[in-house]
Amino acid sequence: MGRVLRMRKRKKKNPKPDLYKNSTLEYVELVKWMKELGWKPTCKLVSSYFQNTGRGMIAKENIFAGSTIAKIPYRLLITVKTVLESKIGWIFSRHKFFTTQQVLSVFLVWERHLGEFSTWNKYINCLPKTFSCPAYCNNIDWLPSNLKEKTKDIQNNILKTYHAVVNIIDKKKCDHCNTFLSSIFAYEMYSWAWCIVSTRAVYLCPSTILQSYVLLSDENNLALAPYIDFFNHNCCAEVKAYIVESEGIYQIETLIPFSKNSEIFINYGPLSNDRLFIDYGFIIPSNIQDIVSFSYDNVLDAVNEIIPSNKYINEYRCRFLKEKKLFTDVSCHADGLSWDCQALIFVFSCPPDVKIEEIKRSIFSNKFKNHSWDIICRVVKVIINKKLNEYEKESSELMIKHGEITKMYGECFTFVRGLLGEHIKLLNKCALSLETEKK
Ligand SMILES: C[S@@+](CC[C@H](N)C(=O)[O-])C[C@H]1O[C@@H](n2cnc3c(N)ncnc32)[C@H](O)[C@@H]1O
Repeated sequence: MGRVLRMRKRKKKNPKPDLYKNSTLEYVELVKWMKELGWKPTCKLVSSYFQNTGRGMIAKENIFAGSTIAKIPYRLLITVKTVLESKIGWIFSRHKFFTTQQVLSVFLVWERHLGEFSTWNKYINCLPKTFSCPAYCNNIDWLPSNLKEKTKDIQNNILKTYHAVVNIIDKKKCDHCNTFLSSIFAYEMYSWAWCIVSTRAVYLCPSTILQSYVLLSDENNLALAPYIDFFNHNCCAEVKAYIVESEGIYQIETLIPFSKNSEIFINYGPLSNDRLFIDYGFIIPSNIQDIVSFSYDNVLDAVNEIIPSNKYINEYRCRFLKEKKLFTDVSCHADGLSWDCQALIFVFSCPPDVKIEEIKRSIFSNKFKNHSWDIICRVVKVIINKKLNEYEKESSELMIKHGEITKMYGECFTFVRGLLGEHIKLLNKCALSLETEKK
């Protein structure tokens, strides 16, 4: 058999993955436009669809640790400065405070309205039209209570910042098409833009390029970075992202390798599934950063159940808890309890005659006597059992509402169910790890 025939036979046996064909026309156009503006790719990557993660980036060659996977010149970043220098920047010239997210959202609504007349058209065309984040749902009554509360806060914030913008545009018209700005800035458009910013913006260290002459009520550290916002998140990915002022670029380096034909991930931060779902609209099964949080009342009720005589904590203990901010991260993870959680339960469960100095010593050395550790574990088991019941109940309630909700919010619904399942899995693992730690 000749060499060519052998190669053809081998190709037939191991067909090249069809992955690259998945690049959408919008992505191809985006890259073309970026190249016209002087952007150069640093690695052979292309957009593709993945069964588990949706649209993302695939490696067309082996990528080594330390490789720069993207370099984006300043002029291709959308920052507060970009907005202020644009035609819609006048909105922010009033002596009022705005948030960075509000400024970027207004810009996106405006540029989307301009359509093919927008400089950013190729980028806008690539952006998703809908989201699985709970904040994008019109009806959130079906969400489990904890998620509902957090979502309501975000939606209130979107609404508040939206009204502030609408008050400024008042009865003005678009000088392009004479449409009233109030109909261009419809609430649906603004909440779409808001979700684009929360799911896609990158965090930049405030630096000279971000200097702006607008009153911001938060730090000016958000930017939309075309191309970089095609990378999906993985909790195991390790990256370094930073501005190189001398080159006028924002760049992102991978600290781990990726093999050819695999999805390239970046890391959005050490985010639990709750945070991933609320902010980005997805979860990661067996997420190594996952936690289940406990409230102050969860802890206090459980301590009272185990030690009914402990009805109060004295003033010194209260002050100590507040000073050390021991309510900040009261949670458990698959391998055990957070430090705050152990400390809080210990303070609550110590007999009244134990001096505060002794309590501090145990907490800061992270060494508890067997008896104390035993009580901490018993208290946590009570909390875990209550939480498990709560999640099981919420899960079955969700299934009752299944039909009507999936019709409206299919993807979001699937993630909520997945989230509850992940919480249940994590609590069971944590209970098991406490058993082993005790032995
Ligand atoms: C910065 S964008 C990443 C690119 C995006 N997938 C796209 O098609 O444009 C962030 C969004 O991607 C999705 N995403 C990111 N990482 C994911 C993952 N590991 N699994 C599922 N969806 C993910 C979520 O919808 C998230 O809001």
